[in-house]
Formats: sequence, structure tokens, C-alpha cells
Amino acid sequence: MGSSSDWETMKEAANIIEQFGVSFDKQVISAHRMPQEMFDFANSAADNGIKVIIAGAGGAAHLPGMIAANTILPVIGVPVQSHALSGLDSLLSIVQMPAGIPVATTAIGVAGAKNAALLALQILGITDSQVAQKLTGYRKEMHDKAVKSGETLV
Ligand SMILES: Nc1c(C(=O)O)ncn1[C@@H]1O[C@H](COP(=O)(O)O)[C@@H](O)[C@H]1O
Repeated sequence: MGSSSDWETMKEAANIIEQFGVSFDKQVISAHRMPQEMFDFANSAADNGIKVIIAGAGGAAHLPGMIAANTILPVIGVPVQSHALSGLDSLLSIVQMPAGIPVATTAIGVAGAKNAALLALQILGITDSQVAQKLTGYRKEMHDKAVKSGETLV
């Protein structure tokens, strides 16, 4: 994430990945404030065994795109909700990538962070049957909860 102030949002992604028992690393790396570290991270990510990158940033959110520019690993961008423009700035900075350097972009804020984790797990689930199985269980739990909540309506 671009700043520790994003953690409130991004911890929702971390919680889900942890729940699935998948190892992950969390870091503050800013394309603006730490350009060299951002470049080094993205450049060595694949060699360091990373399979998918989730990049959360707010405002002029260049981090996901700049990471994507420096690795061929899939990058999922989470637009963190900004104070000034409620995250519309973050969303537009992340989603409008030029053809050739894709960033999978989620919804703004907490829902986006959660979906980034699930999308990353789905990517891992293509080759990891344990993760795939847990995802199926997660969906079933969600389904059953939704059905049950409907039954309580009066
Ligand atoms: N968008 C970026 C980048 C980047 O894209 O490199 N670096 C920091 N930021 C964002 O600035 C916002 C305010 O950060 P501070 O709260 O640290 O001032 C955060 O949402 C962060 O993601």
C-alpha cells in the first residue's frame, strides 16, 4: 500500500488471505515517496516467489500501475477512499491503464480490498486445489448466510 494510512482499508484484504492460510507479505511502498524501493520491489517480486500483487493506494494512485509496469505478475489495484474526492480520484487513476499494462481494478474502499484478496486467491486457485476448495467453501457459506437472512424477514 502507498501509506500506512491505507492499512485501515487494506487490512480487510490481509484478514481474508490469512483466513485462507495463504502466506503473504504486507508493505508500505510508494511510487511517489519511495520510487527506488517501488522499482526494486516490483522488479524482484517474481524471483522472490510472489505470485500475485495487491496494490492499494489513494488519491493520485500511481502505485498499482507503476508496479504493473515493472513486473509481469498479475497486479490488482484497490482504490483507497480519499478524503477530498471520496476515492473517485483513486479509482480513475488506477482503472484507466493504457493498453499493454493491465491492472485489475476493484471497487473503492473496503469492499474493493476484500474482493482484491478473493480475486488473488482465485488466481492462486487455478493451480492450487486447496485454495480452490476453500474458495468453494467460502462461497457456500456466503450463500447459506444470504438465504438465512432472507428467511428472517417479516
Ligand atoms: N497514491 C499514493 C502513492 C503512490 O501511488 O505511489 N503513494 C502514496 N499514495 C497515497 O497517498 C494517500 C495519503 O497518504 P498519507 O496519509 O501518508 O498522506 C494514501 O492513500 C496513499 O496510498
